[in-house]
Amino acid sequence: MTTVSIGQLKLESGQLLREVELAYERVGDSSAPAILVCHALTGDQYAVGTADQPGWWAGLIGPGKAVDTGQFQAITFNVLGGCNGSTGPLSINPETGEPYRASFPELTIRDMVRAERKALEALGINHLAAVIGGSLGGMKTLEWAKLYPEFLDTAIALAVTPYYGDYGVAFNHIGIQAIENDPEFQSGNYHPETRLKGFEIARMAGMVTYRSSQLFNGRFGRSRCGEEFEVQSYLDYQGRKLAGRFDPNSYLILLKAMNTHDVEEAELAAELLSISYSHDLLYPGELMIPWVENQPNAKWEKIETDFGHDGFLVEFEKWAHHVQAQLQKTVNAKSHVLA
Ligand SMILES: CC(=O)SCCNC(=O)CCNC(=O)[C@H](O)C(C)(C)COP(=O)(O)OP(=O)(O)OC[C@H]1O[C@@H](n2cnc3c(N)ncnc32)[C@H](O)[C@@H]1OP(=O)(O)O
Ligand SMILES: N[C@@H](CCO)C(=O)O
Repeated sequence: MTTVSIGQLKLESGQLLREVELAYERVGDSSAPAILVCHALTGDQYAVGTADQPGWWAGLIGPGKAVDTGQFQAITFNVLGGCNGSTGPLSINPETGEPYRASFPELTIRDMVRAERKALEALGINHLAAVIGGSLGGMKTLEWAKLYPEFLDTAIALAVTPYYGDYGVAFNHIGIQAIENDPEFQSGNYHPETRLKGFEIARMAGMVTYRSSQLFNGRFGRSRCGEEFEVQSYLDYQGRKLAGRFDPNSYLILLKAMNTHDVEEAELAAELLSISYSHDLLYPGELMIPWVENQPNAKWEKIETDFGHDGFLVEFEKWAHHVQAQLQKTVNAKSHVLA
């Protein structure tokens, strides 16, 4: 695992986080223009991955792909507060010598972005051709464009809205309650080997919002395996799978950060491409359109998909060309200025 140290970080809450590290993946020529890639809630830094283990955006990023690593370098951090190598609840608190666990401070999306800016500078990257991300990664992308317009040429924000709507907050509430009321949760000091049923249930509730009724009805068609419906077995599986790969304290930190995301009042100086996906229950296009219309340099596209919110993780043939065109537009504008 590759990590970069950024020293201490003062959080929006006023708390100081010491000895902060971010884990990252860096792909492409390190002298090429840099694109920062931001992962979603349960994602990680392996956007591209390897031939044996392709990352979650291997279909989008690579040689000759929409984010062409022959032209750009792509860097992805595991989010601050995450559980894949970046400082988060599983990390050792330098003040106690013990893992933070439930004592890890609450974060905001802005804290995550400020950590990444410091990390980029520690890596010698002082400008970005683009920031791109979906969902929680889209929230970070918008926050990047708001905080540091001079640091980036364009922002590409997918499956996101300027603030997290009440429907999203509502489902986060269900997830948080399911985890915190699991008797084994122990106020966040659960045994490290314990798989919390409440966490599995939180993921099931989440999965229902990441897809659509069209997708579930079309895929499962009321078919059964024994006594139960296939869709029940599918959700049980998805719950177990996440509980096996993700830390519940980290999940809580990230859900709470999503709830407070809000850039509605911001006017973005940076160029913005925003893409919404049909049937996205959490980040509906209707919340994005009026905001984008009031931004001076923003463009909005809508993609039809039965995947709903998770549309930004699949069916690249439907939307990657918009990303590619936005990057090319930025490159052309820049070479025009330099000429
Ligand atoms: C940006 C980010 O960081 S994403 C965050 C986390 N990243 C990831 O999860 C990787 C990204 N991948 C995904 O999100 C999804 O896999 C997608 C969107 C790419 C593809 O979605 P889908 O094709 O619907 O696959 P989905 O993951 O929902 O389900 C397939 C799994 O369910 C299992 N499954 C399917 N039907 C059933 C059933 N009836 N009973 C039990 N299990 C079932 C499959 O065996 C498969 O298992 P596997 O994941 O171990 O191979
Ligand atoms: N599939 C995504 C959904 C949230 O954007 C995840 O698990 O992170």
